[in-house]
Amino acid sequence: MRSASKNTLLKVVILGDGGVGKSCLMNRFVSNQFDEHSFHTIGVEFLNKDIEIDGETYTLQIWDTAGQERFKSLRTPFYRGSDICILTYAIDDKTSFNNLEMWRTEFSYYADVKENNQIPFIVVGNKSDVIAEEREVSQLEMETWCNENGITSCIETSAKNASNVQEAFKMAVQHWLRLESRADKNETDINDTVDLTKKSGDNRMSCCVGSSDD
Ligand SMILES: Nc1nc2c(ncn2[C@@H]2O[C@H](COP(=O)(O)OP(=O)(O)OP(=O)(O)O)[C@@H](O)[C@H]2O)c(=O)[nH]1
Repeated sequence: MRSASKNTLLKVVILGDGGVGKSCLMNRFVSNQFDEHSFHTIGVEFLNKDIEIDGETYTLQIWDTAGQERFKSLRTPFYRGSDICILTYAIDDKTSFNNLEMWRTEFSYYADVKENNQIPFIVVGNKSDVIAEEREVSQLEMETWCNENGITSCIETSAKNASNVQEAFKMAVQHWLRLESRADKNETDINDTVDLTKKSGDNRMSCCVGSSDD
């Protein structure tokens, strides 16, 4: 277990179909810039950015991955050791939404995650600035998918107009903190469990097991 001390370094991976706006989200968050003509990412790129939550500073090491299928072998080696996975789609692209399951499966496999609830997944529906006629995924559909898939954090963002971008990364860290404190509690519970099968050599337990072996 890692304690959330000052300057905790968290590895954050952003996944999703090509063109949903992963690079733009990272650049909006890190540099507050937006590129209307952003190029496809080849492999992976990463940037660091500090974020402060409840008086603690967290350094996010954000890995922006290439969403195109042909770059799969270049991006998957970087999933291992991730603390947070951001599953991204574009609200004007239903296919990218339908592919969230594929992205989660790919991440879990290559990051070697045993159970999906071990790692904080958050879902981000980007391009919330598009006009209503272009929207292909409703907020309700996003929330329903998350409920059905045990994901408790989701948010719509716009890298273009900077809507909810800071909030999305903050939400991701808060989700990580919740899982960490749950892991912490489980660890304490395990350590507090009295092992009634223990016999000799453990003075504390001798009164409970009734007789000693000697
Ligand atoms: N309207 C709108 N366009 C966006 C937004 N975010 C990104 N875009 C545009 O979408 C296109 C793709 O953005 P990228 O950030 O390169 O997408 P990506 O997911 O990193 O793509 P890959 O690198 O191929 O995986 C670019 O033309 C961006 O300008 C947004 O919030 N709103």
